Order: sequence, then structure tokens, then C-alpha cells
Amino acid sequence: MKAGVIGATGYGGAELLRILQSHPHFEIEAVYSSSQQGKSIVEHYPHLSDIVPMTLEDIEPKEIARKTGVVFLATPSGISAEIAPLLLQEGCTVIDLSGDFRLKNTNDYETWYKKSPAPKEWIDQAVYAMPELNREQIKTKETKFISNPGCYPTATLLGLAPLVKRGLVEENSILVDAKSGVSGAGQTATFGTIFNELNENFKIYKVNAHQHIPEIEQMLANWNYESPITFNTHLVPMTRGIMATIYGKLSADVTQEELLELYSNFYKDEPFIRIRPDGVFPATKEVYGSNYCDMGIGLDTRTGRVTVVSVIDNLMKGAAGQAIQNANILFGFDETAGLQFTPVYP
Ligand SMILES: NC(=O)C1=CN([C@@H]2O[C@H](COP(=O)(O)OP(=O)(O)OC[C@H]3O[C@@H](n4cnc5c(N)ncnc54)[C@H](OP(=O)(O)O)[C@@H]3O)[C@@H](O)[C@H]2O)C=CC1
Ligand SMILES: CC(=O)N[C@@H](CCC(=O)OP(=O)(O)O)C(=O)O
Repeated sequence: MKAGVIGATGYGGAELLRILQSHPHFEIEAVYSSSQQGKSIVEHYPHLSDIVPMTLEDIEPKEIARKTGVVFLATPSGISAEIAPLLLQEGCTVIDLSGDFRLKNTNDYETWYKKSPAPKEWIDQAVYAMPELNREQIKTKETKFISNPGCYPTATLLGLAPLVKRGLVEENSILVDAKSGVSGAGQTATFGTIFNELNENFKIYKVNAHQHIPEIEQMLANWNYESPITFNTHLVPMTRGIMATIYGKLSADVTQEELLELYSNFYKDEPFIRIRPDGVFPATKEVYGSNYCDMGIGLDTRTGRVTVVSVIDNLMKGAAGQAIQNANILFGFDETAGLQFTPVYP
């Protein structure tokens, strides 16, 4: 299957190329750029020098449709909203990594992203695709447009799903304390991401205003958890990794043993989910460079609250890895194809 990557010069794009390069069923047919057309991708990313030295091409939807069977959009929010409809109209199968097609309610998009939403007809066609939670919907023959989930929502929703789907969390009790490495902010430096600001520092940002809050709440509402969550994000001086520490008040008497059993059973057939044994909690390095989401679960018997720790690599399970997992499902390939990376450690 011939694949194209738009936004190939970005971090998400580079990670897609790293995976696609050795994927057994996809081959990189073309890479696209809005600012570096005519240059080789290797000039921008020398670490990719063993892929065919590919020249970055102009984003021409007709030509992209002619050349590729699937196109990955690793472009910023606001940009995907413009490009995806043009590609879909030409008959492309599109996997979009941005936040532009995740929120079904366009008012939510305007409120949280502070931008104009994508056309509603295309938002309605996009399948919000987190394989562990809605695999069957991704598999349907009509699916031509995947909206890949956000990095924080991936770690958070995978951590919450077993509890919330079983109705084990009290309304108005979920708090999420999330931390990310700096590659989550993409490759363009801002004041907050320069070395002096990051080094030996630890910062909270977008307090109670992160654009991933409505994405998480949208899915929780599908599981009949209707109340808002408290969700905050922190920037950690590391390159990759997300840790979501999730707290919720339990609505029934359950033991630590039962909680571990619940999580182990819920994810027992999932190739990319690993549940730690009793008393063990994952660290971000334990998933670095891989498509895993690792979790640890701890019951606090004094407060009746549960703590779930969920870690992913933001560029893998949080972006490019999940996008390839979705593409594998969409095209009927083995879901783990091209994604069997053991984490890089230490
Ligand atoms: N980084 C992460 O961990 C995650 C990122 N995402 C999402 O994935 C997408 C890509 O993120 P990331 O790779 O980090 O971002 P980067 O900023 O690293 O790269 C984005 C790329 O988009 C391209 N671009 C910028 N403006 C335009 C434009 N007007 N038209 C076409 N292309 C444009 C640029 O390439 P060029 O100038 O060559 O066109 C740029 O390299 C974003 O929507 C992000 O929110 C989602 C989950 C996690
Ligand atoms: C560390 C960092 O800055 N992370 C970004 C993640 C953005 C992202 O992935 O944007 P989407 O909304 O398109 O998913 C942030 O918190 O905004």
C-alpha cells in the first residue's frame, strides 16, 4: 500500500516515516511540505538518511490521490481542517493526527481551540479511532477518514475506560494530573520551550483550559459519565513521554485485587496495553520509542479513591504509532505490523 505523509518535516511526520520505513505492508511513496518543497527530507532529518532520499513535494490533492492509497496528515490544528476535505473530495483515505476532527460539537472546538471549526459534514464522517475502545467502528468498510486521538486523551481514556465503563467511578470525582515531554509541543520553539525555561524546571500550563478536556469528556459521556473532569498538564524537561496520573472516587466496594483483575481482563487481548502487577507503577522510559501504554493501579483504602498511572510515548501511542495501528486495522493488516518496537532503555 502506497502511503504519503503531509507535514513530514514535523516531529509527528518524522515518526511516521520511521515506522513506515520498515513496515511490511506500507511503502513511503511521497512526502509533502508547505514550506520546503524541492528539498530532500534527509536535509531536514539526517537520521532518516537510510530511507530513499525523498524530495519534499507540493501539497496537490489530485496528485496525492493519484499516487497514494493512504495519506497521513501530520499538520497543525487549523491546517488539517483545510487540507483534509480537499483530499477526501479527491477520494483519498485520510488519517489525520490533528485535533480538527475529534470534537463532534463544533462549538466545543471554537471554545477550546479558539479557531474556526472544520466543515461539519467532514467532522461527521471522521471516525475517532482508539483501537482498544472502538476497533469495530474503525474496521467498517465505509471508513475512509480517521481522526487520530490526542496524546493526553489516549493516556487518560485508556486509563479510565475499565473503571468508567463498569460504572465504578462517582460522578464529579475524576481528576487528571498529566505531564508531557517537550516533543509534544512540536518542533517549533516558543518561549516556554527554550532550554533556559525548561532545564531544571517544572511548569504547569493551560490550567483548566487545555483543548484536550472536551475530547476526554466527549468519550466519557459515551460511557454515561456525564460530569466534567478536572484535567491539568505540565511540561517536563524530557523529550518524549506522557504520564497521566488519574484519581477517582470509587462508587462501590472493590478490593485492589479486584481492580487489577478488572484491568487485566479488560485489556487481556490488547497487544499494546501492559498492566503492572500489584504495587508496581510504570515510568515514561518504560515505553520510550514504543507503541505501548503501560498502567499501574492503586486503591487508597483510606480515602476510597483509586489512582491509575498511565504512560505512553506521545509521538508513538500518542500520535504516529496509533495512526499506523489505525491504518493497519483499516486495511485489514495485522494490527501490530510495523509497530513491534521494544522500548529504548535506559
Ligand atoms: N507532537 C506530538 O506529540 C503530538 C502531535 N499531535 C498532532 O499532530 C500534528 C503534528 O504535530 P507535530 O508533528 O508535533 O507538529 P510540528 O510542528 O513538529 O510539525 C507540523 C508540520 O506541519 C507542517 N505545516 C505547518 N503549517 C502548514 C501549512 N500551512 N500547510 C501545510 N503544512 C503545514 C509543517 O511542515 P512544512 O512546513 O514542511 O509544511 C510542520 O513541519 C499536530 O496537529 C499535533 O497537534 C498529536 C498528538 C501528539
Ligand atoms: C507538550 C505540549 O505542548 N503538548 C501539546 C499537545 C498538543 C497536541 O497534540 O495538539 P492537538 O490538540 O492537536 O492534539 C499541548 O499541550 O497543547
